[in-house]
Amino acid sequence: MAHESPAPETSERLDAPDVLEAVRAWLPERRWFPTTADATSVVRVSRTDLGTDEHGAHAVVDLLRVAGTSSSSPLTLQVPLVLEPAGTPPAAVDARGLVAVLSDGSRLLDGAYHPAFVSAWLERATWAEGSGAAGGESSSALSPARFDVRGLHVLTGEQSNTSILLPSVSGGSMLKVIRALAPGQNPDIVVPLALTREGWGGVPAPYAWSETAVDEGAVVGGGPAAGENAAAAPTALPRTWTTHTGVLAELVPQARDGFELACDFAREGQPFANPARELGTQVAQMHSALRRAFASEVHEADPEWLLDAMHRRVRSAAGASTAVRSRVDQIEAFLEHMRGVAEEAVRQGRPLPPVQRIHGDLHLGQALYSPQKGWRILDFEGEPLRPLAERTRPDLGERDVAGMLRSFDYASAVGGATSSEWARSARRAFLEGYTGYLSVPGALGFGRPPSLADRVLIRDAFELDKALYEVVYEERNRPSWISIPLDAVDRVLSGLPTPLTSADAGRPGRGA
Ligand SMILES: Nc1ncnc2c1ncn2[C@@H]1O[C@H](COP(=O)(O)OP(=O)(O)O)[C@@H](O)[C@H]1O
Ligand SMILES: O=P(O)(O)O[C@H]1O[C@H](CO)[C@@H](O[C@H]2O[C@H](CO)[C@@H](O)[C@H](O)[C@H]2O)[C@H](O)[C@H]1O
Repeated sequence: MAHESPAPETSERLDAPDVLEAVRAWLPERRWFPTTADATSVVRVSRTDLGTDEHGAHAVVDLLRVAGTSSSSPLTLQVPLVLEPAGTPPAAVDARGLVAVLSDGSRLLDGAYHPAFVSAWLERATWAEGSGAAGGESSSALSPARFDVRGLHVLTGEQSNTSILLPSVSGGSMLKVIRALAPGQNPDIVVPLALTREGWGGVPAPYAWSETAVDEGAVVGGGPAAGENAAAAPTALPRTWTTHTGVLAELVPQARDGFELACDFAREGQPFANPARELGTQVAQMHSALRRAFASEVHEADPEWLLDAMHRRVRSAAGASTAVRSRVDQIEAFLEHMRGVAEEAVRQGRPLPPVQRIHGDLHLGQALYSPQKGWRILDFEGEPLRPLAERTRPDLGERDVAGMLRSFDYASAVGGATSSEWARSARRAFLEGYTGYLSVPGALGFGRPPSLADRVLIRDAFELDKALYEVVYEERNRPSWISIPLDAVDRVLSGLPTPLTSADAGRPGRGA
């Protein structure tokens, strides 16, 4: 699709105040619109003009500054838009992509649904070098000359960004339009790229990506309905900053979301042990590849640092949730017990495993299962409720392991498993797959491994940490699910076992 220089009439039309008004009215219903944002205060920070296509559809990318509610600072959202002027042939765009029909009959569309935006994005993107990353495709398959955006389809579901399926681009690919932008490199692009370059095929290979520079000094203006201070840059932002705005990655064929798959198994009373074991191996390989790809981040774990960070997270969860607040003394006591055990283990020459780059928000919904390719891991952006700086900090791989274990619990509850054995066998198999791979000589090079009892305690602590995060997440997003993580918090606090292997059942001081 050829892109021509911007047409003055449509540029002017896109500048009219009713366009921003229409976007303001449409935004709050988007799944990706942050719950912490205030939709009444939206202004435009910048606009990139992508030109018109051969049908006269004019694509732009707006960055909008949305004020946060009292506690959060303003956010920057990426909103690609396409204007189809009245009288031009409308593209065959999914009805979900319509923002508004404007007073003069022109149609304003979400660019993610429109070939004019998607083609322009593909033409302007930075493409990965070579073709090895593309799972054996020839380099010509990656060539921008081969774009064919027919069949583009925006995925539905619980997403913080917008994912667009492009069945005919590069042999099948997925374009992710990042919605909430933050300064710096996006780990969801940088990490899969590094892993792919490292030769690990467990992530969809990134084919291309886009970046933008934001000049806070050149805010275009907010229009009459904008809040007074909405355009002001959050104090934490530099005057100019760059960030990733999108990524095109290999399509995982016939992918099934891991959480939906596990829920189906639970619903049908089918054991999930085999897929869980394969997933455990995949996660262990991911940790091993992350270590190699981010070798400079590997260093000895400091139990003090770990425990202090956990205490901080407990305080923050208690501040946000009354359910956590009412349990805070027990939680602190549990962590203090763990501090004693960790210090003793270090004294006896059994250090914690080193910290390294990890996934950071691993759960079944971040894993895709393909009958042809097995498990693929997605979404390296870390936990969305955490401050950015915390999300990519080196950490123990156990955080990811605990995240996945928590997910089996969720799948059991949501899928309606009739016996607790369903989750137990999935957990056991996952851990067998994980530790089985790590016992391969040189797989992770942990040095002297922590004892089984230490490992179980570390795991319980990370499960508790994740479950507390989940309590806050569910309170904010799905209050009717809150009992799922809350039961796990109480289980860990009561010292009830979550047996992992038969050997674990006899671990000291934590019941049989
Ligand atoms: N490469 C891919 N191949 C197939 N499906 C994918 C691919 N990447 C993402 N998806 C689908 O898109 C969904 C959202 O992707 P994700 O990266 O988790 O987005 P978000 O950041 O919006 O949460 C996934 O659950 C999966 O169903
Ligand atoms: O996928 P995101 O990065 O947006 O992660 C957030 O949302 C997840 C839910 O969509 C949430 O995951 C929790 O619910 C899952 C089931 O929907 C379950 O499998 C996970 O174990 C559980 O943590 C995740 O915590 C949150 O960060």
